[in-house]
Amino acid sequence: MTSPSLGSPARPAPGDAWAAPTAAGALRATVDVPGSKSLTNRHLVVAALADGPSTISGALRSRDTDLMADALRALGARIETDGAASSLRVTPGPIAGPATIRCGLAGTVMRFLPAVAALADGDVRFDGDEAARRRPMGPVLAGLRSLGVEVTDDDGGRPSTLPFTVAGHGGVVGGAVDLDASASSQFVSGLLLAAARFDRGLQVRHVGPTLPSLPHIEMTVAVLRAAGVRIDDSRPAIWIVEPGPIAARDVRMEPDLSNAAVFLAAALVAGGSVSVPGWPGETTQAGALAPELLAAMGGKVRLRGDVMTVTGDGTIHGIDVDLHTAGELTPTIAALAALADSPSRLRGISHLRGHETDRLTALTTEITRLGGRCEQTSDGVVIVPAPLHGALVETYQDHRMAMAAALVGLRVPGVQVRDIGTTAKTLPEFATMWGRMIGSATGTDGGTA
Ligand SMILES: O=C(O)C1=C[C@@H](OP(=O)(O)O)[C@@H](O)[C@H](O)C1
Ligand SMILES: C=C(OP(=O)(O)O)C(=O)O
Repeated sequence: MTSPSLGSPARPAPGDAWAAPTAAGALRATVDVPGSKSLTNRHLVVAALADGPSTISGALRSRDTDLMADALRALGARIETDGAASSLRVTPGPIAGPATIRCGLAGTVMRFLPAVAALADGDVRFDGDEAARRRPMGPVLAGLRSLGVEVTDDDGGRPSTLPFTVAGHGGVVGGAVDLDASASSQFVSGLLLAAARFDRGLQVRHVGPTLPSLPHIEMTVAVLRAAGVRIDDSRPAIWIVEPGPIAARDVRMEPDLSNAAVFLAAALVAGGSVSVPGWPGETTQAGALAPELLAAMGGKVRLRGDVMTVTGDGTIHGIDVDLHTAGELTPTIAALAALADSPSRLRGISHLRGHETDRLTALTTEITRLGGRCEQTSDGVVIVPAPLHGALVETYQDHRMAMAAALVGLRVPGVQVRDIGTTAKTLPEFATMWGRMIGSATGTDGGTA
């Protein structure tokens, strides 16, 4: 076992603009995609609350997961690499305060850890990037307050965004919480993940108008159940977690299917085929919807064994789709829509205004900058085909905006991407992997990114 060296979770310096490579021909690539951010960060939290040591294999190593590991260490867990960098050995300890949690721009860290911090025996202060202070937190903090947990801002007020301090008193009684999770499913997941450790468990009821990203809540429930936690989710929008131990287990992560989607989408833009091995037969990842979306936009999709392959001939059709279950896929689908032969309407995604950046505004601004036609609606965007040209695309510290710009650049010469390093949030190797995938274009060397 090696000493804990999880890299610096500090945000990489923006650096120069990155010239997005155009594809020289049809692709023929196999891309090994690292582990899922959402699974890795759930398993890290659950392992830190468990009744013994666990090993997480195939864990994603990225800014968001390193921030999560560092935060759990600050709260008392031991987390070490175990041989491979992607193998993490988690040894729980008593949840300890005082502590400081650096959230970066990670929704999973800022929403999943306040309930864990409430179990600590001291104050736990949370802060993050400037942009993180704009992300909604109110319902999860109000939910904790309704359970008797003290959460205050620097002036002793009631915060609804970062920064804030959770005053841990060594335990939480638990009970029932009503909250509006229409701005983020992570409010629900964040309360459920620690709830088995509350004295009386927890009932969470969503009372808002819409509930985005339900697969992510199902992922939370599945991860907890696999660790022996009893959860009743038989009624819509109500989750009841019984108090009890969380079992330590060794687990293997699936590849991140939302990150895989960008590579698979490249086959539609450049033509040719892109394959992703390790595709799970069953999964709660929202990114699993990507193949059917790519098929609807003109790709041919084949799952052989565990290898997902998407083949394109350069044709991209527009799409009219409600993406509220899989909002993470929006920048990828929007990039394809900007290159399509017919209009697209992406609906059900008003909550994307609270993601890494306001993604509806960011997509509209940047597609327009590239010569495209994109307008916001009340709950999404409409994109109409128009000839695109090169430009310096702003990415707003949003990994998925950077990846979407790279996708456009495959076909449109002269696309420059500001701060490609922002992809480190979930895929530090993105630019290298992308270059290798393109190196695989017919007639050139390469093939496995
Ligand atoms: O719980 C999770 O791991 C996530 C839930 C979703 O958040 P929202 O419900 O805020 O969209 C998703 O977009 C995010 O990337 C990851
Ligand atoms: C919304 C996202 O991230 P976060 O987990 O920070 O909410 C995302 O990765 O698309």
